[in-house]
Amino acid sequence: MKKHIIVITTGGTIAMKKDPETGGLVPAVSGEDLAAAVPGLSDWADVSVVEFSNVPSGWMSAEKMFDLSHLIDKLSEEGKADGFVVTHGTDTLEETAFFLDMSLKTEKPVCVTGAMRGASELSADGPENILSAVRTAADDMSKGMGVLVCLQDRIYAAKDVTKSHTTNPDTFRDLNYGPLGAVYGKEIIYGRRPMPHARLHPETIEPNVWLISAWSGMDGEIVKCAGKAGVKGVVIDGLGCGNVPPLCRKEILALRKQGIPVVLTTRVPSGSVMQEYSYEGSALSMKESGIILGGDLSGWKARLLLVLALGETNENERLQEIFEKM
Ligand SMILES: NC(=O)C[C@H](N)C(=O)O
Repeated sequence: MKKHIIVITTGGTIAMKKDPETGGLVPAVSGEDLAAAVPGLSDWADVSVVEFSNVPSGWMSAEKMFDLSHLIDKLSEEGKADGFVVTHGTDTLEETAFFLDMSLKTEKPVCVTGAMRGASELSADGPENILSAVRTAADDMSKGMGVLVCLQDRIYAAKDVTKSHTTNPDTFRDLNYGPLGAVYGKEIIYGRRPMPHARLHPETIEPNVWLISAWSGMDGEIVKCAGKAGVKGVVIDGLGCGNVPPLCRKEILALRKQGIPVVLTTRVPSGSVMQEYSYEGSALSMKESGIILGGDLSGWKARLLLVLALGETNENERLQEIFEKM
């Protein structure tokens, strides 16, 4: 029997067309029209569409992701679908996919997709990506795989996928572990399962979390600003395997002393924070002073995890445990 898949549209280039006046892409395609433009979609699944928003993905926020997560769980509980596809702008697609992966209760397949070319452009990649995402969400093998991301016929784990090129349609990559699987001819083929990780279902979230990238010779001014601005958490995107320069180290530790949770990630696009060194400002030395290590999460994903986790607790040891389960 054909599966029922709900396509939830949020916006992004996939739903954009060229504005004849400016020559630039702008939101222009409704959710219904997006699905209607995919040839043969109904051969694979019964599809219905829910338009959540129609915005560039930089206009998404943790609050909107929280709403989207609740919407998917509500539709799932009502038994309205066997699986879900979310269409999204690619700039922050991996953030929303990760947030959903962390927060959803449903075990039904959820597959996020987007496009790098607008709906009016030559070789628009949106229709093919929607078709592949619907096929992925409708496949029994996708159950229990967590939130998936499917573009260019490759299927990725939301936690690990990242955008790697500003304009090329073949932009999504898992730089650490490779794809989970592929849409291959008439089949959906998985080569491995995603690694299990913590899920969080807080009643509320704390979006007032900053992400600060480190640079060589960085001083502590911007970190001080975060403290003065009343942030509830900070992620420092450190150097190499999670090291920070000496002047900002002092201010990071001062933030921690004020009771503000600080997570240390790496600005390097692959690999993980590692306790390789013990000099001042190294990941090992920071951990000894109560700084939470972000593992293999990118800074922006670690930020979202902290946004969610702070909805549950701001107790440093509990936050540390949550990050260790990733
Ligand atoms: N390809 C895209 O969707 C990029 C667009 N700027 C967005 O993220 O909304």
